[in-house]
Amino acid sequence: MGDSAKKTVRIGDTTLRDGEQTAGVVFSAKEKVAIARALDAMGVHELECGIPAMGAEERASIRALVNLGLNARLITWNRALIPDIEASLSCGVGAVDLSLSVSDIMIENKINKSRDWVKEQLKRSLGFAKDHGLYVCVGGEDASRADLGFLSELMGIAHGLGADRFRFCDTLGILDPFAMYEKVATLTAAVPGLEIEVHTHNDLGLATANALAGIRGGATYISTTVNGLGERAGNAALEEVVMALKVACGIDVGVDTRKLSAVSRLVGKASNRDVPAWKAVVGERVFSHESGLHTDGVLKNPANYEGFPPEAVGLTRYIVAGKHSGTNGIVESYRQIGIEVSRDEAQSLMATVRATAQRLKRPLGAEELANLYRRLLGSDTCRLSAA
Ligand SMILES: CC(=O)SCCNC(=O)CCNC(=O)[C@H](O)C(C)(C)COP(=O)(O)OP(=O)(O)OC[C@H]1O[C@@H](n2cnc3c(N)ncnc32)[C@H](O)[C@@H]1OP(=O)(O)O
Ligand SMILES: O=C(O)CCC(=O)C(=O)O
Repeated sequence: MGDSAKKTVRIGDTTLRDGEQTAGVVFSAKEKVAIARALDAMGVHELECGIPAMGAEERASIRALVNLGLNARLITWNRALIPDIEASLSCGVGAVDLSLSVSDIMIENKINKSRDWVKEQLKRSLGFAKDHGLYVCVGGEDASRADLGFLSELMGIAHGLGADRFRFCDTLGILDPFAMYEKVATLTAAVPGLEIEVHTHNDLGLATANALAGIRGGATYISTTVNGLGERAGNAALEEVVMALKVACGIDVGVDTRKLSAVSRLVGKASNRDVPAWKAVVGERVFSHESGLHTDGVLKNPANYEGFPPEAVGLTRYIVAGKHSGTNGIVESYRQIGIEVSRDEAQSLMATVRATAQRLKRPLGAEELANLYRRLLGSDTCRLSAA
C-alpha cells in the first residue's frame, strides 16, 4: 500500500453497539464488561459501547463500562438529537457519535425531513455536544448513497463547529473498494482538516476490502466488530481488518493480534453465534493442512503455505490425514501420535487412509490411525515412541 506504512490507523470497535444490533443478539451487562476488557487489553483504541437513548438498562451497562477506567475511549451512538446527547452525558462518557441520515433516499423516506433540516440539526446537536466538552464523531448514515457535494458541505459545517471526525457509513454494504476509495479520497480532499472513519457493512462480502480502500483514500479510523457481527451480514471484522492491515498493507495498528482468537471465542459465545471453523483469521481450522503438496510444503517451511503463522493470532497448526493426504503428511500424522513410519510404509497406508476418510467424510483421528497401523503393518509395540 505504498507509503501507507507510515500512516496512523485507529480501530473504533462497535461490537457492543452495531454488533449487538445483529438481529437476535443480546449481551448481558457482565458479557459487555468482559468484551470491553478484552478489547481494551489487546489495544483497541475506541469502543462504541451502546445507545443511551434506548433506556435505563442500557445506560446502566454503559456506566459500568465507564467505571472500568479503560484505556480505550468509550463512545456512544446517538441520533443527532439533544435528548439523546443528554442521555449520553448522564452515562459519563466523554465521546459521542451523532448520527444523521445523509442520503436523499433516507432524508426523504425515513426521517421525512430535508437537507436543510439535516444541516440545522447537525449545527444544533454538534454545538450542544461541544458546549459540553464532548469528543464528537459525526455519523453519516447511508453516506455511500449520498450526494458527495452535500456530504462535503456537511463535513465543512462539522469541521467548522469543532467535530473531531466524520464517519462515512456504507450502511447497506453496496460499495465496491474502487468506489469507496474514490469517495473517501474526494471527501478527504474537500475537507482536509477533518478525520474520516469508514464504517462498512458486509452485504456483498466486501466490508474488509472496503475498509482498507477507505484507508487508502485517506480515512484514519476503521469501524469493526469482532467476528464481523452486526446488522444483516455484519460489519468489517476486527480480526480481518487488523491482520489485513498488517499483512497486506504493512500497517500495524498496535493491537495485540495474539489475542484475536480468544476475543473471537468470547464474543462467539456471548452472541450465541458459533465462529465457523474456516472463518478468516480466527477460525479454529484455518491453519489445518491435509492436501499432500500443501502438507509437504508446510512441513519443509510453514511460510510455503501460511501468510502469517498461527501463533500470530493465537491459533494452532494442524496436519491431518485425510482424502487428499500425501506420503510426507501421513508420516507426520503418525509422528504426531508417537508412531514412526517410513515413507514406504506411509505409502502402503495411504490408500486405506484415503478410503477411510472418503467413507467417514472427515480426516482420521489418532485412534483410527493407530488401529490402521496395527492392522496393516504389524504389532502395536513396534516403533511407538514415548508419546
Ligand atoms: C444504521 C444504524 O445502525 S443506526 C442505529 C440504530 N440502532 C437502533 O435502532 C437500536 C436502538 N434503537 C432504539 O432503542 C429506538 O429505536 C430509539 C430509542 C433510538 C428510538 O425509539 P423510538 O422513539 O421508539 O422510535 P422508533 O424506533 O420507532 O423510530 C425512530 C425515530 O427516530 C427517527 N430517526 C431515525 N434516525 C434519526 C436520526 N439520525 N436523527 C434524528 N431522528 C432520527 C425516525 O425518523 C423516527 O422518528 P418518527 O417516529 O418521528 O418517524
Ligand atoms: O451513523 C452512524 O454513526 C452509524 C450508523 C450505522 O451503523 C450504519 O450506518 O451502518
